Amino acid sequence: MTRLLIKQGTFVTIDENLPEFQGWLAVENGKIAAMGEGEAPQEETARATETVDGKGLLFMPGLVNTHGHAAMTLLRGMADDLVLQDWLQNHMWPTEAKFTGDDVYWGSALAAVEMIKSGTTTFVDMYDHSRRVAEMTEASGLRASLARGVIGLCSEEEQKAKLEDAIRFAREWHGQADDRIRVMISPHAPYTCPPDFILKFVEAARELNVPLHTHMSETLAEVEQNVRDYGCRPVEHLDRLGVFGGPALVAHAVHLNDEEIALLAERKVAVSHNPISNLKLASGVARVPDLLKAGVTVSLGTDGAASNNNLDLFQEMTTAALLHKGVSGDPTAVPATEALRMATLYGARSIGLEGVVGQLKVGFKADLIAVNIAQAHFVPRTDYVSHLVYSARGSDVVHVWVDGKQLLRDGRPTTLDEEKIMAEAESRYRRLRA
Ligand SMILES: CSC[C@H]1O[C@@H](n2cnc3c(O)ncnc32)[C@H](O)[C@@H]1O
Ligand SMILES: [Zn+2]
Repeated sequence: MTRLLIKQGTFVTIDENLPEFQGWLAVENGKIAAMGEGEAPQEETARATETVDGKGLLFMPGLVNTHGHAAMTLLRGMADDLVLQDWLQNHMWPTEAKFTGDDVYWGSALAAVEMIKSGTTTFVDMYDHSRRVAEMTEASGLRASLARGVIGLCSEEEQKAKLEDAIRFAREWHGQADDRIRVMISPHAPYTCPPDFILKFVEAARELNVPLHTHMSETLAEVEQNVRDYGCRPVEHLDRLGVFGGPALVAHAVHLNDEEIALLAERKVAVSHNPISNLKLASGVARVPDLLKAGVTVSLGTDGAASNNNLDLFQEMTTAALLHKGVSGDPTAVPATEALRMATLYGARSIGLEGVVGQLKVGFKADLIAVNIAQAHFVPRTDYVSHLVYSARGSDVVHVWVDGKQLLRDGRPTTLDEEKIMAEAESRYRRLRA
């Protein structure tokens, strides 16, 4: 039995009972076994089979990225400065149509390297060839909620095949990789899946007892089109179809009115806020302070690397904290503590993992990261929550553990071959462009 002891570290727990302390933490059996302030007790030192010197390091829960398309790293920088529909229809979809399963594997592996190196320990992914994403997740050691994303702009026969594939994927992979992999059911969006098709996803999600995940109300054009096509806005549309009758996570939710915010709160729908993607695609600014005030669980996502253009959740935290101050004129709109919770605790809550990850507490999975605070931009030691949100970057992360297994040691991935993955991604992009 191995027992890891981290000693003489600074800990930010996201737990109100002991938010920040100088001390030690022990990991055994993939879980946080014990922790405390001050010097590690003699018996802890004696039991440890591995010790990490925590001096100059800040330990915190691993970050939870609640919306993305990992393999889109292969499309990074390929079509910038466009609005969503042009970007999707004329650039992303035509290139994605050429993706093989291997492309998805290596593109997702590139995303995994990037996420691990910047402190993300759990990610949500919606994509085609989801088995390959799952295989990569298993190999990487990351934790994930995965879905076979489905676009229903095709014949009924194709729709049926895609839905069956999504259900098969969910059955095959739920709970795999020592329960690090969970699954969701994912109709891509109300504008790409007709209502009778969405109904079938709802049925499947209930039967499988897994959450639904979809894009919703990302652009004004989408809302207007929904009104034209179905006589109501996307929130009412999805509600009528039963999407919100069980656990649901919606990405974006940028264009909402007061009634819609109240309904999302009432139905306990979780929202993945993707501020950088929304800014880059000029989609607008989500009403995050109002959502939070209404009691909606709002977490953070990067979306794919082609609309971001990286997978650094620290930058997402900074952006969320700054953006909503700027547009509201209220400096307390999204305080640093709330931005940090959105990237950790609320992320876990939004995918059914509250009480499992997202906080440093005894009994929780040992999904944690170490940030190098022995650097100029973490000085003076005024307030580490402030520093993590307003000053830190993903590149400050030096160690990462998931399920107690170290995935990043001194800035280097332990489970993935970074050089090979970068070379594969580069050559695959060249082929896709040819
Ligand atoms: C069916 S697999 C997922 C699908 O989603 C596309 N996508 C990536 N980013 C966005 C976004 O911001 N809004 C809507 N759809 C998006 C991606 O290209 C895949 O085709
Ligand atoms: Zn997306």
